[in-house]
Amino acid sequence: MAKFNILIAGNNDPISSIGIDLLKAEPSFDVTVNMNLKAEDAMVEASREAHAIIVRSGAKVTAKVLDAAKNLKVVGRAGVGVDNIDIPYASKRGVVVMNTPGGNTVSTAEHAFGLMMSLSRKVPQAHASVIGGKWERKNFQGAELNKKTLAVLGMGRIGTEFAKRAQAFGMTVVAYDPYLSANRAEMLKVELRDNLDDAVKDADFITMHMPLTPETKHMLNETRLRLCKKGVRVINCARGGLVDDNALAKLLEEGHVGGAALDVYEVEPPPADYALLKAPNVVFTPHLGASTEEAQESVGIEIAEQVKENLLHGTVVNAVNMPNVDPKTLAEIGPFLRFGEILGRLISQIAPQRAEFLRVNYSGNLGKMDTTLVSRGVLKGYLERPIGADQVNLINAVGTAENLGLRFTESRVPEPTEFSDLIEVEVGSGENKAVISGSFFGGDPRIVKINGRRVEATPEGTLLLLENDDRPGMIGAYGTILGKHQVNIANMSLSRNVEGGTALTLLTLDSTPPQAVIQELEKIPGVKRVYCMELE
Ligand SMILES: NC(=O)c1ccc[n+]([C@@H]2O[C@H](COP(=O)([O-])OP(=O)(O)OC[C@H]3O[C@@H](n4cnc5c(N)ncnc54)[C@H](O)[C@@H]3O)[C@@H](O)[C@H]2O)c1
Ligand SMILES: O=C(O)[C@H](O)COP(=O)(O)O
Repeated sequence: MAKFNILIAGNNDPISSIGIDLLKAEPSFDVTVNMNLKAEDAMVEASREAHAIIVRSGAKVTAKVLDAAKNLKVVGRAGVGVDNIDIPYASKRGVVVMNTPGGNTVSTAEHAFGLMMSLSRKVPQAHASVIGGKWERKNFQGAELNKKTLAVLGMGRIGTEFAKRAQAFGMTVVAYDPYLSANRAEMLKVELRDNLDDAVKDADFITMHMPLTPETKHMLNETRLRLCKKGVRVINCARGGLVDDNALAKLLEEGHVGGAALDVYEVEPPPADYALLKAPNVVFTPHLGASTEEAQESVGIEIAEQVKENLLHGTVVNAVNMPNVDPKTLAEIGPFLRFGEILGRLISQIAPQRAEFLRVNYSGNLGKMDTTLVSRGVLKGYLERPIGADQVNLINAVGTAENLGLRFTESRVPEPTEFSDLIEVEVGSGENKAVISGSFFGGDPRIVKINGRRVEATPEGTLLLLENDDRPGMIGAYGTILGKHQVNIANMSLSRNVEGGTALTLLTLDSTPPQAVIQELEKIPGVKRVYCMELE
C-alpha cells in the first residue's frame, strides 16, 4: 500500500487535534506535527518527504520549500488567507493548494465586531486603568453604535456577517465591493456604493473584509483617510497592508482618525518600534480572528478531510489554483479526462509548428457537463511533448500555454452532432490547423475524425496516419513495408474525399516503426504525408 507523509507545519499556531487524529486514523498516512517552523530552512528540512503539508497562517510555504518537497501533491490551509503560500510557484510545480473558506467566518466577524465595540467604548484602556488601581470614569466616555454609519469594505462572507450584526445594533450600513451584485446588496439591505471614496467619506466606522492584493494594498492610505469624517474609527480584521499603518499612526496622532482596532498588521508580529503601537485610541489583538474552539475545530476537520480525499481519491475541493472536482464529477468525467489527454497528445504530433491557438469544442452530452478539467487534460496532453511530461500538469497547463502565447479556449453546445458526445480539438495558427475529434461508442473512446475526415480508431498502440493519392495499390504497399519490418497492423480505417482524390489511411500498429520505416513509407509514390502518433 502506498504511504503518504503528511506534515502539519506551524509556527506556534496549532491545528485542531480532531483534524490531526482524523489523518492519523488513516493507515496509509504517516503524520508529523511540527509547530516550530518559523525559519524557512527549518520548513525546508521538515518538508522534504511530505506528500501533503497543512498550515495555518504562521508557517510559510515558499518556493524554496516547494522545491525541496519533491513528493508534494497538496498544500492545505486551515483557514482562508493563502498569502503565506507561494501559489504561482505551487501551480508551476503542480501542487494543489486548498483552503477552508467559511469555517472561520462567524468567529472572525464576531471578533471584528467585538473590536469595534471595544474601540467605541475604550474597553482595553479602561481595563488597564482599573488594573492600575485607578477610577477614571470621565476619561473613558465612548460613542454609541446606534444610528451611526458603517462602511463595510469587502462584502464577502465575513463582511456580510459583520453587516448583519451592525444592522441589529441600529447602524446604517454602506458597502463597497466591486464584485457584489445590486440584487445581493438589496437583499442584505445595505447601501451599495460604486466608488470607494463615496463609501468611506460619511462613515463613522470603517471595517475591512477583503484579501490583500495589488489592487487592495493601502486601500486606506493617507489621502483617503483624510477624505473621511474627522473622528472616523477604522477596524481591520482582514489583512495587514489593506491600511497604510504609518499613515494611520500619523492621522491618529493628529486626531483626524478617532480610533483604530487592528487584528492584523503590515508586519506580523509588529516590531517594538512600530509607530502604531504608540498611537492613541487603538485596540490591538495578535491575529486572533479565527482563534476560537469552534472555528479551529471546523477548519481543522475540513482541511484534514480535503487533504485525505485528495491523496486517496484525487478529489479537489476548495482549491485556489485549479477547478474543484468532487468525487461524483470525478467519476463522471474520469474517462473523458483520460481521453482528453490522449487527444491532446495525438494532435501535438500532427499540428502545425508554433501554433497560436488550441480550441476544445464539446457537443451533445459532453456540451452539458462541466468539462473545464477535461480541457485542461487536452492542454496537458498537447504540451507534454514540447515541455516535458513531468513539467506540465492539470494545474499549470493553462499558465504554461499562456507563457507560450498559445490561446486556449473551450466552447460547449448541448445539441448533438452525428455523435451523441463529441470532443473536437483544433490546434494551429490562422487557417493552418489540425483537428481531431473523439467520441464514445458504448462507453469506449474512439477517434472519429481527423482534419474533418471520418475515421474510426480505438486510441491504443501506435497510430500511423498516411495521406495519399486515392489509387489502387496503396494499402498493399504500406502492408508490404510494415510486414517486412515485423510491424503488425491491428486495425485500419480508410477515408477519401472523392474517388481518385486524396485518401487518409489510419493504421493502428502493435509496435512503433523506426524512423527509417517511416521514411521508406514516405518514398512510396502517391504518399503525401506520414505521421506516426504515439499515445504514451
Ligand atoms: N483576522 C483573521 O484571523 C481572519 C480570519 C479569517 C479571514 N481573514 C481574512 O478576511 C478576509 C475576508 O475573508 P472572507 O472569508 O470574508 O473572504 P471572501 O472571499 O468571502 O470575501 C472577500 C470579499 O472581498 C471582495 N473584494 C475583492 N477585491 C475587492 C476590492 N478591490 N474592493 C472591495 N472588495 C473586494 C470580494 O468581492 C469578496 O466579496 C480575507 O483576507 C481573509 O484572509 C482574517
Ligand atoms: O485567513 C485566515 O483564515 C485568518 O487569517 C486566520 O488565520 P489563522 O488560522 O492562521 O489564525
